Amino acid sequence: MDELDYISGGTQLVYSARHMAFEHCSEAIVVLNPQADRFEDLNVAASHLLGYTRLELLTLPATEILGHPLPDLVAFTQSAMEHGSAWSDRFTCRRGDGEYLQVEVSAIPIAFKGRPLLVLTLRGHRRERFHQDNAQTEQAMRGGLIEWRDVFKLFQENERGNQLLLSAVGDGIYSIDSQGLATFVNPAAARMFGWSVEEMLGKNVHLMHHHSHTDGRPYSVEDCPIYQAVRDGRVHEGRQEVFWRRDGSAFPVEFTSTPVIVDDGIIGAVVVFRDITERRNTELQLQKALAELRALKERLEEQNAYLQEEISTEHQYRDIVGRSAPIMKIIHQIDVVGPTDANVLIHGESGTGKELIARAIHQASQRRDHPLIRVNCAAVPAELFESEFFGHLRGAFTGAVRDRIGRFELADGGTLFLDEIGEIPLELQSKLLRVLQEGQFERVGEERTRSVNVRIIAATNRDLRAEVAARRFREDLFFRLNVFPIHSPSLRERRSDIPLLAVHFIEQIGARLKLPGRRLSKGDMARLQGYDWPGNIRELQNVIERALITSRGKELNIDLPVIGAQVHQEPAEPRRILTEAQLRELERDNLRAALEACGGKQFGKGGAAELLGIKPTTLASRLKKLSVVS
Ligand SMILES: Nc1ncnc2c1ncn2[C@@H]1O[C@H](COP(=O)(O)OP(=O)(O)OP(=O)(O)O)[C@@H](O)[C@H]1O
Repeated sequence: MDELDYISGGTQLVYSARHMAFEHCSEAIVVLNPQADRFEDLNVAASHLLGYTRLELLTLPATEILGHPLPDLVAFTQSAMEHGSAWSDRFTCRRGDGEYLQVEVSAIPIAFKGRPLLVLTLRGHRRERFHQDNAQTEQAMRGGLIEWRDVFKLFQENERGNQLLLSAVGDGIYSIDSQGLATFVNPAAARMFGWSVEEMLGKNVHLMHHHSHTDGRPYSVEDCPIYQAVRDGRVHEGRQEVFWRRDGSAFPVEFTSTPVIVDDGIIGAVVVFRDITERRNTELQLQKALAELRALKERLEEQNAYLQEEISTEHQYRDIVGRSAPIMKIIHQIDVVGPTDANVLIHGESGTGKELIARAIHQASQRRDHPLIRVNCAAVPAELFESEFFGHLRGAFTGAVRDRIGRFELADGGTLFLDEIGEIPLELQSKLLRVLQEGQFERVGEERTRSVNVRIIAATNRDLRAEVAARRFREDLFFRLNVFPIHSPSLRERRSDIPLLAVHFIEQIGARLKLPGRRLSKGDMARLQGYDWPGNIRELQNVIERALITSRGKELNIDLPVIGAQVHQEPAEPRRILTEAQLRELERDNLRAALEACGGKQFGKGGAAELLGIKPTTLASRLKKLSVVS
């Protein structure tokens, strides 16, 4: 590097004095050529401050010593050139011993031989102070930084949380500014509308999704409660409204529009809404289920009332008692037909147990958990038949004060027992036929056709074939009912069951009357067996009940006042006075009849002595006395 011209030459002294002043000035001064990035001169103080020899300082790049990147130095230099001076305390010099030194620099530009130079006055901070300052600054910075970082993190987390929350919730959420333009739309909202978030932002969303009422009438923004929140600053709700999708379809919603108020000013509103289609559907299903439940309840109440009526009238369920061939046949028939759904027609005299058979069939069927409903057709007035069978609507006829379920509906899923079917009027027979064929009917006074699934068991004591022949009973109906005929035998046809039945009723009725342990004499039992029983089993029940009530002691006193006449096969005339001869003849006849009834057997079980209620020896002596040939 060249020595400065002014160090040599004619004005040496002056320059020398100046030079000395420069050289030994307590301030550290360097002359910087910024373009060359070199110091052109420097004094002793500068050399001390920077910790380099003079030669080192004149050789090294200035930026390296001043510790500043070139652009910063250029900026500083330019500022000094432009403004005539510059000052900075941000220079950190790397001293020759490797230490760093913070330096305060003042710069004055000079032009020397056409070259722009800068005279820099350097003031170094004491090292300790520098370190101290540095440490303080760092501490402050670090503290601030940590605090700032915490706040930032918190903010970030919050924000992320909010974003996540708003994005993830199933509810639609959007916000509008005071102009009614969308400023935020969450993905759920956009998805529900069929628009993208970007398409909605900045738009008047009312026009996009709330433009029409449920019935299609236009919905003006002025009437919109969502936008109202922006105008009046109050929360608005919608419960019965629909939002429209991009594709023109609508869905029912519930929404809340909450104004956003900042510094007493309304800056917009946040809208939260929910698609309630599913809830509506559930509500509808619930309503339907409730209606069904109500109908079921109605039916159950009717059934219950019916069953209460049944219980109070007669029924306890009993097994069929008997071992006779006809009874064994019936039990077999029940086993066969019970599990099928076939209609059954039971024929037999009154009181022979037709209903008992019907109940046993129902019990043997798959329908046993559903009701068996009985209609005694003989007890229904002709004009009420249809209503009894099919039900009616309130006001369908005089006296129909409320809706009523018919017996067919009551028996749905179960069995309908039509007792005394021969009594059904002809007009109704065709309607009955239709239910049997199609399972369909209408309530009286109602258009609606109803369906049922009912099995029919009918019973009659009439000769239905004769009724068909006499055109009082429809033949097609007869065939429908007579799918599986069962004959219920009279008691006369199964006398051998009488002892079993008698014992059964003594126990059963005795238990009811609280008269346990009663029994029949062998003679009485034989007389019961010999009796003709026009009233069949029901009559036997009555006789036993009467005996239980009137008897004193354990032995029952059977009262069959007409029994003799029955056995004699001729009517007795109680008031008639008989001669001795007539009396003997009567006794003779009685003995003969008893012998006949017992097939000639005189003694032992089922013998005439037992039947007559006398000892075998008494019978033997009477036969002898009256010359009856056995
Ligand atoms: N085999 C039997 N075992 C036990 N009890 C019987 C038997 N048969 C009938 N009964 C009883 O006799 C009574 C009359 O029977 P049920 O009412 O079934 O006769 P029914 O033929 O239906 O009479 P109706 O034609 O008069 O209605 C009932 O109390 C019934 O329980």
